Amino acid sequence: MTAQVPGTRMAEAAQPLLPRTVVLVGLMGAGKSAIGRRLAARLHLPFRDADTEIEAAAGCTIAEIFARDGEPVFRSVERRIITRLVKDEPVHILATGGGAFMDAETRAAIREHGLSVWLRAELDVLVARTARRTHRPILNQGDPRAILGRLMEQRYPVYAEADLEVVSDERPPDVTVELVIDALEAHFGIQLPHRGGRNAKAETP
Ligand SMILES: Nc1ncnc2c1ncn2[C@@H]1O[C@H](COP(=O)(O)OP(=O)(O)OP(=O)(O)O)[C@@H](O)[C@H]1O
Ligand SMILES: O=C(O)C1=C[C@@H](O)[C@@H](O)[C@H](O)C1
Ligand SMILES: [Mg+2]
Repeated sequence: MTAQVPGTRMAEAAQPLLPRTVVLVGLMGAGKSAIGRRLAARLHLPFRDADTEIEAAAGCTIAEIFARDGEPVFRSVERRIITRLVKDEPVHILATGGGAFMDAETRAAIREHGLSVWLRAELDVLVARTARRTHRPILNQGDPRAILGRLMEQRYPVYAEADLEVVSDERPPDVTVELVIDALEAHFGIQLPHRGGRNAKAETP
């Protein structure tokens, strides 16, 4: 076992940068993965993506799980994995899949152990962002705009239960990251040291 120098690593471990894991929720294309990855880098925190973890655990893609086992099996794997991830140490940034927060049990686990942030985007933004790739099985079942519009109606009232809400619009990803950091600082009443942002100067010795 490595010896601990008193007052250094132990003290850091006792005081995480954020009190809780930040869990990004929202529709496909909202930017949970893209913004989550950047946010984690800015805050020097680990980044986890539930969709990626599900694929690693299953040894195949989400599209393959949908095609082979069906959506209910996917949802139960998703529930198990997110319930575990949100409790994982250290505190981290966790991007969920678009449907995850719709599951009552998953939502309860996120509420108990994490801090949820809804990335809210308008239909045009979601359509434009999801059009670039075809790996989302739900959007391959028909007209993506009509599907996303229907999902907005079903899901937005539930996403609205998230602890925080941040708009994700046409502005560059770094702007959205900055908005999330603002929302976290206001919520926790803390100032976060982050590279490239307003507090960057405070980080330089
Ligand atoms: N301002 C922006 N904010 C977020 N993403 C942006 C922005 N501009 C362009 N993009 C692109 O839009 C896409 C957003 O998709 P992303 O995979 O992050 O969404 P998601 O919410 O994780 O969706 P899913 O639920 O399918 O996992 C990415 O390809 C990202 O690079
Ligand atoms: O919104 C959804 O239901 C989904 C979103 C993706 O992140 C994946 O989790 C999957 O394609 C289902
Ligand atoms: Mg994603």
